[in-house]
Amino acid sequence: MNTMRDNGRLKIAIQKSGRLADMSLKLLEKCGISLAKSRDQLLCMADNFPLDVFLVRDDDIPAFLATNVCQLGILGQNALLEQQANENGKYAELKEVMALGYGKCRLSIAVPNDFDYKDITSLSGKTIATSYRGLLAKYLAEKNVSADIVTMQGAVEVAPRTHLADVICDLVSTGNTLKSNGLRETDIVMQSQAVVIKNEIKDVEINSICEKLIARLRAVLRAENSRYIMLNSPIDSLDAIKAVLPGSQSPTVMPLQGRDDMVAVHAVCEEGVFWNTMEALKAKGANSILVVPIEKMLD
Ligand SMILES: Nc1ncnc2c1ncn2[C@@H]1O[C@H](COP(=O)(O)OP(=O)(O)OP(=O)(O)O)[C@@H](O)[C@H]1O
Ligand SMILES: O=P(O)(O)OC[C@H]1O[C@H](OP(=O)(O)OP(=O)(O)O)[C@H](O)[C@@H]1O
Ligand SMILES: [Mg+2]
Repeated sequence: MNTMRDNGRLKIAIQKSGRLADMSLKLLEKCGISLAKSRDQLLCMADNFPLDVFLVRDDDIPAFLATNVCQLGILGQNALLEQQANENGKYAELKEVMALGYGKCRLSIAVPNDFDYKDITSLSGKTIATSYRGLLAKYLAEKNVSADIVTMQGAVEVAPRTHLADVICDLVSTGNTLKSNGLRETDIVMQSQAVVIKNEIKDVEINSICEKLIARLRAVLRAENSRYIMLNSPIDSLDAIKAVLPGSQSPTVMPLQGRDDMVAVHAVCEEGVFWNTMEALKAKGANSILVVPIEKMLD
């Protein structure tokens, strides 16, 4: 019987709604995958690539992979490591394939502004509220600090005000949530961002679809981080100008019609091209500097 499970298509689990949902869907779209989707559904099927997309709660993604319902997933490193810390080896075979550069945040300990904090030992004997019991317990054990952990599903930042806990351990990005709740960050337990995770794929065909998708994901990220730069350079300053081009391997150098003192230089720069880079190029004699985004890139 050709069930959903073995229909010869790769399956990926991504967050249905929340911080990572839109970016994860957009990323698949940038890989050229067109989804006949309805946001209310659990499942979207790509109509131009052998991929099915499961839209689920982020906490459920490791289980979808561990049971081989899906072979790939996108979630925060924090969520993966928390479940790996708690589930006693159950998710050990799930591997991080690549970091995606969005959903950047950190898991931090924060104390009320009037808390007398000197160092981590100030937390001995205190109560800490968190949704990340596994990661926090590991961190405290490494630091030899013994504290009580209260697990909360959300709204962790209100715990000190309601006297449920003395301090908290929660995700921080801008720091606004901490600030508006009278808390200050004292220790970073881990830095996190969205990652692609993969289980051990035994089916050769599914594995080759998976590799194709991963290659597209890498190409999209590479193109996003790269810029195409075009400029005119005095022939005499060519070496100095090449040295300033950020992360470019071998620029193309072309003659400029009617000029024997200047050439056109085109290069793919795999690092940020900032105003100060452009100013440095100009200072070396470059002019007509153009920096353009790259849509797709494949070696
Ligand atoms: N403030 C933030 N800035 C950037 N990334 C964040 C922030 N907060 C959380 N994240 C990242 O986004 C992930 C998902 O966060 P979100 O708040 O949507 O989770 P959730 O409420 O558990 O969602 P779900 O309903 O799927 O269970 C987190 O695990 C973390 O990796
Ligand atoms: O440092 P900040 O930029 O303020 O971000 C931190 C907040 O973001 C996350 O919650 P989110 O807003 O995703 O809502 P949730 O608590 O419902 O998950 C996290 O749990 C913090 O509360
Ligand atoms: Mg969740």
